[in-house]
Amino acid sequence: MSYREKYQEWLNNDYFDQETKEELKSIADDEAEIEDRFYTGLEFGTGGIRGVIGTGTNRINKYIIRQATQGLANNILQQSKLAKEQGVVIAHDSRFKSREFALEAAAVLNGNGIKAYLFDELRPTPELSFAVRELDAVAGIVITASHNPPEYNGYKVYWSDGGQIVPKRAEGITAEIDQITDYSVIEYLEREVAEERGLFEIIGSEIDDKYITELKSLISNPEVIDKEESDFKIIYTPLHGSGNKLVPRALKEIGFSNLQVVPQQEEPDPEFPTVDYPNPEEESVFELALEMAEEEEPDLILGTDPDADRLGLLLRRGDQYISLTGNQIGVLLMDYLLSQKAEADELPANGAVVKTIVTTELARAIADEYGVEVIDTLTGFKFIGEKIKEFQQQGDQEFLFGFEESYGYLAGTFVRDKDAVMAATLVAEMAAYYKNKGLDLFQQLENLMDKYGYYLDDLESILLKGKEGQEKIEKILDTLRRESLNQINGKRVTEVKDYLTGIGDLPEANVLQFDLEDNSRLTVRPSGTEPKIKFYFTAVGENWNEAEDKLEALKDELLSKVQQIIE
Ligand SMILES: O=P(O)(O)OC[C@H]1O[C@H](O)[C@H](O)[C@@H](O)[C@@H]1O
Repeated sequence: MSYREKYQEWLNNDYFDQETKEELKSIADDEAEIEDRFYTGLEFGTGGIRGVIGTGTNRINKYIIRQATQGLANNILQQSKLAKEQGVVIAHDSRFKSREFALEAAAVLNGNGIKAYLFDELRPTPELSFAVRELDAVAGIVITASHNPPEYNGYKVYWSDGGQIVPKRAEGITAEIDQITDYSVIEYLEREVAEERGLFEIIGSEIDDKYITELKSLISNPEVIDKEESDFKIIYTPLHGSGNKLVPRALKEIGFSNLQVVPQQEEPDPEFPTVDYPNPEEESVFELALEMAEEEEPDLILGTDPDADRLGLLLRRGDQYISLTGNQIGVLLMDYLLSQKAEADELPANGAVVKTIVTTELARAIADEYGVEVIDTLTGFKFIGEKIKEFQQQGDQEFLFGFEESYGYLAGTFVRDKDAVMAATLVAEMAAYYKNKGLDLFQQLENLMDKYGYYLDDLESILLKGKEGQEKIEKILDTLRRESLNQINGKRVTEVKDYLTGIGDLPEANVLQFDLEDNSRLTVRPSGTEPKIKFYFTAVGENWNEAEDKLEALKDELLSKVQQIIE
């Protein structure tokens, strides 16, 4: 069907409600808008399905949620006989229509005879991952668009192991979704009837309690927290999202009583009115926290994104607050956890850390020292979650820690996705531990770099929207593939990895990576969550300044080449 035909179908079919039709009529004279809304459908990307809320097949709305859930239900029912009783857990964040879409998903599952567990109100995404395993459910759904702007929403799917679905399963579900061209075949059961039949259950504090109990078991140094307790000050911002449900509670219960939440950002608000982008990767989201900090002088400022799977932070150095990158937070946490295990003589001989191919190699240098293997996956925390499952199935390795440069971290195995509630508590513990030794986190980072090398990493992205943007992204990658760089910044390229050819055990991916003779690295890939091409840089030097100079030179050389390609 052409986009025009689809538009007409939505206008004329009785299945679609009046509000939907009114919205469609209002764009009747805007051909480009009609095309954009109907020329394609939404697909599973790096982090599930994401789109702008609105009417159309290329938008997020209740019909697309129903269609996706019917596809998921079909797939689930083919996979397992027990699926109906096991059920599916549903969570959502603070976005526009999140609760409505969560209820729509439940109604479709119930219509298919599948039990739905729905959280009583918004919850962090990692708690959903935990709940799927805790309730022995067959799958999970989170209605969220993570850190995207307010006009977005989305649909993340989890499988029974608690991990986000990987491409192979996403393909199976997509095939089912694509077969639903007639929306009236979608099963649907009203909530009241579903409740009577025991198919719909609200869950909440009992899952929170169990999650918090597990979280506490990860704390290695409760006595240090007790000692630092009232001296160690934290300001936290949930950025109007779901983090506030668990982060303050978790921090308080492990002993950080001197905690304040930024009042203007404490309540859920789908507009995210105090920030441009609710993404803790952006230092600007901490402006209000910094205003509070002038008076309060906290040791740490912590921030989580709307679905509380990403954590960003600022730390106090004298009267300044500085940020750390996702890579830096990740290596600090990894080193802390490994060193504590080593000290307690609890480091397993088969321990493994899992990171992605665009995450800092400093992790490998450190983990080597502990005799811990570092395994690389493609970008996306779902691949890190998948490794945990593999380790357990094969019984050959023990998962110790996983992280990505994009501010995602995970310890333990009771959650199978990045967890900012967990990261907030572990970072606070780690910072209190080093404070007790007279160090701040930046000094500890320098200690690590002194020992293992000054690895500085950076990321640059170019926003290239729409079909034309997509073509430019392909052109950049094609040119870099064809011209195969031999030398960058005066250093010889020792290896070019084209992940399209399948590198090691990794599935094929549109990623190009150049390793240089001085251990510097460049990686280029299209984002799977935004219309962007991403360039990742690593420079390694004898000291900070040397590494920084190299990093700047690498960036200048590659980015000017890229500009030439797209001009
Ligand atoms: O680089 P992208 O494909 O846009 O992905 C960036 C990040 O997006 C989401 O947050 C995913 O959960 C992460 O696993 C991923 O690293």
